[in-house]
Amino acid sequence: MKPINVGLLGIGTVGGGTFNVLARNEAEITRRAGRPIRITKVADKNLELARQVTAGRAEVTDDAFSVVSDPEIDIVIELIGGYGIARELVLKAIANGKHVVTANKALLAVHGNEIFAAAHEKGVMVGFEAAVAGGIPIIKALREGLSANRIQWIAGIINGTTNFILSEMRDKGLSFDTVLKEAQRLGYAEADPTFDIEGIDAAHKITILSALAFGIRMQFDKAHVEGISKLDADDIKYAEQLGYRIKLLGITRRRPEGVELRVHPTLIPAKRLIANVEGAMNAVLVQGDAVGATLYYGKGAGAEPTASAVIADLVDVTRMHTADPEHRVPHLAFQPGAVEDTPILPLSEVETSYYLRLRVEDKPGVLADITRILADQQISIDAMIQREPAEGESQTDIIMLTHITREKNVDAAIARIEALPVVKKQVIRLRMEELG
Ligand SMILES: NC(=O)C1=CN([C@@H]2O[C@H](COP(=O)(O)OP(=O)(O)OC[C@H]3O[C@@H](n4cnc5c(N)ncnc54)[C@H](O)[C@@H]3O)[C@@H](O)[C@H]2O)C=CC1
Ligand SMILES: N[C@@H](CC=O)C(=O)O
Ligand code: NA
Repeated sequence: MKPINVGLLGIGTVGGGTFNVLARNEAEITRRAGRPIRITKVADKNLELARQVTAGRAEVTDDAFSVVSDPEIDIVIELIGGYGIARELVLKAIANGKHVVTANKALLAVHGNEIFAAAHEKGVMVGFEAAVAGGIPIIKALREGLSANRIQWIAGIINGTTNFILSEMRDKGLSFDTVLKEAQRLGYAEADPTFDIEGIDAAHKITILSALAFGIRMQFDKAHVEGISKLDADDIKYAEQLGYRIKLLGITRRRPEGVELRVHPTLIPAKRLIANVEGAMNAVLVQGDAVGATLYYGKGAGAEPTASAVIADLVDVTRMHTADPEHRVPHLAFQPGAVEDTPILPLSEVETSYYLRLRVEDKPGVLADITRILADQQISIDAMIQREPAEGESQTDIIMLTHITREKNVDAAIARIEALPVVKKQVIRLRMEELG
C-alpha cells in the first residue's frame, strides 16, 4: 500500500521521539491507519543531530521551507516551536495544501484564529493533540467524546515543569533552581523556561481548551497569567496545615456575563484526586452538564509521551484526508460558523474563594479591624489560623480563607487592610478552587 509521506520540521526532544516511536511501532500503526506513515524528509538547523537521529532512514536538510514546498510531502509536522518561523512555515504548508500536525501551543494560542481559518479555507487538517497536556488525549475528548455536553468549566495541571518543581521542592526540599535544571535535562521545559515558570505555557494551553470547550475564539491576550516564581514556601506550608495543596492551575469557566480564563497558583482540597498529581504528570478536570466531572491524567511532557499525541494526529489525518472536509471533525470542536465572540471577563470580575496571609503586629483589636474591613466588602470568612508569635517576636501571621467572592471586592479590602498601621507587609492573596 502506498505510504503517506511526512515532512518533519525540528528533530529535537519531541521530533526525535516522534521519529523513533513511528519507526518502532510502524507495523501496529499501519494496521490502524490503513497505510504506512513514513517520515521521508527531516529539516533541522542542527544537521548533525538530524543525521544522528535519522541514521540514513530519511532525507535531511537544514532548510525547513524546502520541506513545506516539496510536492511529495502530504503532511508537515511542525516541532520547531515559537511564534516566528513556525507561523510562516505552518501557513506556507497550509497554502501548499499540506495537512499539518503541531505540538506548538504558543503558536496556536496566539495565531490559532488565523491558522485555523487558513486551514478551513484550504480544506486541510491541523492536528494539535500534542499541544495540550502532551500524551493525554484531551483534545480528542473535548472535540468528540464530550460533544453532547454544555461544558461548564475546566481546571488543569497543564504544565509539567512547574508541577515537577512544586512536587520536588515539597517532597525533597530541593531548591527551585536545582529542580528547574533537572526539568530542563529531562526535556520537559520550554526553550525559554520563563514560559513555564511564569505560567505563560499553561495560559497558552488553557486558551486552547477554552476555545474548544465553549466554541469561542482564542483570546490568549485576555488571559490572566501568573506563575510560581513569587510563591512563598510559607504559604505551601500553611496551605497544607489547612488541608490544601497548591498547584499551578489553568482554569476556564463559563459564566452568564462571559468566560473566566486564568492561570495562577491555586489552593485545592488535598483530598481531591487532582491535588495528588505529582511530578511532571498532568491532569485535566472537565465539568460537563450531562456527564458531570471527568478527569484525564497522564504525561504532559517529554519525548515519547508527546510523540504519542503527534502520531495519533498523523493516524487521524491519514484516515481522514480523502474525506470531504465538511465531514471531518471541526478543528475547534464547533463548526467554524458557530464560533461565538463571548468576552473573556477581566480578573476583577472573577468569582472564587481566597487565601489571605497578613503579617500583623500582635496586639489586641487587630483582628477586629481586619474582619470589619472584610465585612464592609461583603467578604465572609470560612476558616482562619493565627500563628503564635515566637519568643520575643512582636509580629505574627494571620491566615484567612474566604467564601466565594469577587476579585474586585478582595482588591478593595486588601488596599484598606494594607493601609492599617498594624499591618506590616503586603497581604499575600492566593485563589482557591473547591473543584468538587
Ligand atoms: N518538550 C516537551 O515535552 C513538549 C514540547 N512541546 C512543544 O513541541 C515543540 C518542540 O519542542 P521540543 O522538541 O521540546 O524542542 P527542542 O528545542 O528540543 O527541538 C526543536 C528543534 O527545532 C530545531 N530548529 C530550531 N529552529 C529551526 C529552524 N529554523 N529550522 C529547522 N529546525 C529548527 C532545533 O535545532 C531543535 O532540534 C515546541 O512547540 C514545544 O512547545 C509540546 C509538548 C511537550
Ligand atoms: N514545557 C511544557 C512541555 C509540554 O507542553 C511543560 O512543562 O508542560
Ligand atoms: Na494532548
